[in-house]
Amino acid sequence: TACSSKFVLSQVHPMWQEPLAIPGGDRQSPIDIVERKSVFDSKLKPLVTNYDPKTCQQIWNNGYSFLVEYDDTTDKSTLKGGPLQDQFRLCQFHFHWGECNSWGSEHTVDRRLFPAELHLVHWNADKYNLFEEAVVEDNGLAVIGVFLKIGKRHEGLQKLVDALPVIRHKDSVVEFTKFDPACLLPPNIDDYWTYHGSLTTPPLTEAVTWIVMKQHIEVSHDQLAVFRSLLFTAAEEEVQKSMVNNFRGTQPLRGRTVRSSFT
Ligand SMILES: NS(=O)(=O)c1nnc(N(Cc2cn(-c3ccccc3)nn2)Cc2cn([C@@H]3O[C@H](CO)[C@@H](O)[C@H](O)[C@H]3O)nn2)s1
Ligand SMILES: [Zn+2]
Repeated sequence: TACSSKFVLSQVHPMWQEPLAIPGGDRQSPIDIVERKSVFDSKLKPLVTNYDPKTCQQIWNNGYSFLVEYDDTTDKSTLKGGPLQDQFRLCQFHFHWGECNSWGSEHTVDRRLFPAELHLVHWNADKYNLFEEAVVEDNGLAVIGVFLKIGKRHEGLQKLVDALPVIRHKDSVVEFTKFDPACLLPPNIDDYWTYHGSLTTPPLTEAVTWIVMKQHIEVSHDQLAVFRSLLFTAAEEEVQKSMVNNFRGTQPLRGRTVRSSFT
């Protein structure tokens, strides 16, 4: 299978067939994080997350990934500190994964690939009133990236895994409440890399302060296998396509510096 041989990029979902011409795109994401080239910045503060599980609303299959969406109309689930000057609101989290455990993450660390990557998406509510406004501004978005590794079962993730069969097809949605996204963060969120980049799916806008956790979380092989049971395609399409390899390849650094909060 493709898992054993070198992955042929042509199998990548049309969505990610590069090159997507981004005019003057010199801060695209994801990137390869070269540990020894990252620069320790002692001015980086600890990250402060304050998530209210009651703001969790629904989980849906948008045809690229599955999104768990939060009510971002008030300052109930917020992120501040770290490299951020302002307070950001959580709007959704989602994942990227491979067709097997050999690849699937978007960011890489010294070219190392992980089987999957979690993204918690926030927008700058101190400066803007809506996600749509923030998504086109330099300091509009902040995304926390967490690598997943195969290991012991993640108890907190299981509630989410159990909801996936209900949203197998593109555009399916189901109510999903009282989920605390903090349970998906690693124990130590003080150690991270940060750099200025972009969304990794269209519109690929260069509005993101990326905060990539050094520590990964563990999920079981079976839990990740359920992610792969999702479909890119809607129910009525005759050819069903498994939702796998929904990650973008790493992009040129273009002279950017990756800072680290740890030595
Ligand atoms: N791989 S990653 O880098 O992290 C991400 N890649 N894409 C992401 N999102 C999708 C998206 C939508 N838009 C957009 C831009 C202009 C106008 C309208 C939408 N940009 N990126 C993030 C995302 C946002 N949303 C929802 O967008 C709605 C507006 O369409 C908003 O009302 C909801 O509050 C919010 O939850 N969903 N996903 S993140
Ligand atoms: Zn993402």
